[in-house]
Amino acid sequence: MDNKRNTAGNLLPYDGTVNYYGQIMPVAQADSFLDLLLGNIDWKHDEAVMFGRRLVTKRKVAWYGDTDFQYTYSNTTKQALPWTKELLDLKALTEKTLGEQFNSCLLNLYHNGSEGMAWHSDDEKELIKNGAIASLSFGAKRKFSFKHKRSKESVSLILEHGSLLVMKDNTQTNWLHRLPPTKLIAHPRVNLTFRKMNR
Ligand SMILES: O=C(O)CCC(=O)C(=O)O
Ligand SMILES: [Fe+2]
Repeated sequence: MDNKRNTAGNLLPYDGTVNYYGQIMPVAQADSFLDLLLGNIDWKHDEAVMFGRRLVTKRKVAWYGDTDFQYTYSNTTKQALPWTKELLDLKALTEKTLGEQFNSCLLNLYHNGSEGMAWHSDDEKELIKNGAIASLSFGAKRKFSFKHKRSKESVSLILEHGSLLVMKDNTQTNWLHRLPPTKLIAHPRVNLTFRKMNR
C-alpha cells in the first residue's frame, strides 16, 4: 500500500515480464470482495478432456466479459456472462493501477489447498497476442510458480489476499505458470484474471 506498487520490478530474469503489486486494497475491503465473489458469481465446475474422457474439475470457474464473447474448448462453447457490480469495481481498480484496459475475466474458485492448476500458458488464439493478463487474488495465500519452457528455470512467489499480479509482453510464449496444490491450506481462494480478447 505504498508507492512501490507503481514501480513493481520484473520477477522474470528474461523472456517476459511479471510484476507483483502486492496488496492493492485494505484487508477489510479485500474481505468484503471475497464474500461478494463467493456469493454472487455463477460458479460452475469446469470440464476438461483427458485421455479421451470428459473430466469434471473440483475447482469451479466462471467467465464474464464485455458483450457477446464466446470461446470453445474441450468441445464446449462458452458464453461470457455480463459484468456484475463488484467485477466492474475490480476491473476499474485494476485498469487504474496498471493503465491498461481489459474486456473479459476468467474466475477460479479453489475450495482448499487440494485444488490447484497445472502448468500451462495463457496463449489461446482468442486472446490478443502478448496482451497483459492481470491476476487478482482473494482469500487463502497461495504459492504461484513460473517455469521457462526451454531453460526450465523457475521463479515462485506468494499471492496475497487483495493482491495484484500482471503477466505481460512475451511471458506466455516463453514461460509456463501453475498454482501448486498444498496440504497446508483448508480455506478457499478466489482468483480473477482480467484478459484482452480479440473482437
Ligand atoms: O489461480 C491463479 O492464480 C492462476 C489462474 C490461471 O493461471 C488461469 O486462470 O489461467
Ligand atoms: Fe493461467
